[in-house]
Amino acid sequence: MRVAEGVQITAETGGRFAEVLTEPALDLLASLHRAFDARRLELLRAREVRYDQLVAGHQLEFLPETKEVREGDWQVAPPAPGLVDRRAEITGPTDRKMTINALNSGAKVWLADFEDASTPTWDNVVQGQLNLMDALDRTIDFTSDEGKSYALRPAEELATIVVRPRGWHLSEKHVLVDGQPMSGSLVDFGLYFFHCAQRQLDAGKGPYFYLPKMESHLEARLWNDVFVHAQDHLAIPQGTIRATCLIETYPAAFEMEEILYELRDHSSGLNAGRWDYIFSVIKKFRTRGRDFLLPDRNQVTMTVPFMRAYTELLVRTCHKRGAHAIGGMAAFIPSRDPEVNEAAFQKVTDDKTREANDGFDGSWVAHPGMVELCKEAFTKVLGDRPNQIDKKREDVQVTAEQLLDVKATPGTVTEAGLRNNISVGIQYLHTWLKGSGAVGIFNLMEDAATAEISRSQVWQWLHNDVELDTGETVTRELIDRLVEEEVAKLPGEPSDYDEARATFLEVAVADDFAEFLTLPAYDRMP
Ligand SMILES: CC(=O)SCCNC(=O)CCNC(=O)[C@H](O)C(C)(C)COP(=O)(O)OP(=O)(O)OC[C@H]1O[C@@H](n2cnc3c(N)ncnc32)[C@H](O)[C@@H]1OP(=O)(O)O
Ligand SMILES: O=CC(=O)O
Ligand SMILES: [Mg+2]
Repeated sequence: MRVAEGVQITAETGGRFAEVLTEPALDLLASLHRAFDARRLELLRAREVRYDQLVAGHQLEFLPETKEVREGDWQVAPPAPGLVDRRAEITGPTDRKMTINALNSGAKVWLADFEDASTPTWDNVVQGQLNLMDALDRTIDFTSDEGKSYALRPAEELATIVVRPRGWHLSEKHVLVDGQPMSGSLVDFGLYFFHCAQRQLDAGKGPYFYLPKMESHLEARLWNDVFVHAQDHLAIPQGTIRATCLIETYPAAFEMEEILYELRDHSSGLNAGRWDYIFSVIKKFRTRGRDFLLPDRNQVTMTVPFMRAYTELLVRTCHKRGAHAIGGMAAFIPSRDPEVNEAAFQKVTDDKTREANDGFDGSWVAHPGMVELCKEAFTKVLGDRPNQIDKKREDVQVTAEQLLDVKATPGTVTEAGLRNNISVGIQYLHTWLKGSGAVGIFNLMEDAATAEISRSQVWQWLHNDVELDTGETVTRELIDRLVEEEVAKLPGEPSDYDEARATFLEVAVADDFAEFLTLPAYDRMP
């Protein structure tokens, strides 16, 4: 294989991987890296500066310096082909079987995930791109070990593909440009854009993206500049790319309008990424003591005041600017136990019904078994209309104080909650380290975002000497004992979990709080 100048690949490049890692594709990656990586690193440093200010007592606020943007009269680009009606979106990893299942699921959109639902092994990163190329060429097929074969339905029945690259914080250690590791975001974006932008245009759609984990409108500006550069590079008309931004960090909730504004020519709306949002709330105010202390994970529902304020503001902001507002993930997945199954379906129905009534234009599900239910809940409100962007929600007035009102969250911290966080955290990391970024645990979908909540709650409760419902205080000794007991309940030998357990303790109890659990976990991977 010929490698573009200055680019070094330190992992497998043979076989079909060579179809992805072509010289012109790597040329685009190198040019993205050279144009934008210094800015990415600067913005990551800006996150640290802002965090230090929060520790020093500053508060998150709507930015005075961008008041004109919030008060200005502007709209985002009109919805692009394949993204007009988004009433049900399925998310999931890009392995071969799930690619076919997601595209066939009946959902309007498939979020093809290189982020929360994916372990960025080299194989997942490159094979995922191949699967997307094969899906667009309709050459994708799969036969399971049991002999079940999979094929795509007719093109008009398939979901629109929207790719979610990794967040700005992750690097891709197997791609070096001028000796430096590339940004995982730019690798995932660049490879998909290079290989699939034209394929998508030929199919009457376009290169569409979900952008994760941004913390400021300046990070959105960086993405916009990346899009302009990439479109120029391939001579694809400006404005062809569309991006839906996840509002899933606490600081970003204060910059929703600015994020839409920065990406206005490429925007396809905002999504309420509830799980990372809860994680970010804990992370950003973890040193603020009890004012930002949350109860057990299962008690932090979408109807508690600070979550309600965030979703209401998101719908209002999007519709004011002509953009789609997309709801979040209900983590319940079908179960073989009929009673658990019935409860899961009811919970997802309630969640999607509330979102539809609030004005969202569509929402996410984690499993093909939940697609119809999501569609039905939205169709009850939308009828034949493709979306409800005309529902302006001018009745909504959300203040900074309401977004910050974590203290009003009712609930308790229980030993069962602590055990659950420990067990889920270790089981999830065990699966992640083996190469799967999403897994069903205790009848719930778990991915990087939900696992972040589990480990950061343990950290927060430990570092705030929280008292459990049993009267016992959360201490390191207690956590060690519960880790022992919870690991003993898992299938296989306790030693099978040694690496996951060590990683969990690193991110859940060490004084030095890891920014993302995927960072030390990625360091453990070849
Ligand atoms: C916080 C966030 O960011 S949410 C978004 C990121 N997270 C995700 O995308 C997670 C998406 N969901 C999943 O990955 C999966 O549903 C899991 C891992 C939780 C459970 O998957 P499984 O254990 O395979 O569930 P189950 O056995 O019930 O699956 C039944 C079938 O549905 C398929 N399936 C399940 N979920 C999905 C999905 N999201 N996409 C495509 N196919 C799926 C399975 O492949 C399986 O197919 P088969 O019958 O042909 O073998
Ligand atoms: O990405 C979505 C989330 O909830 O996190
Ligand atoms: Mg997320």
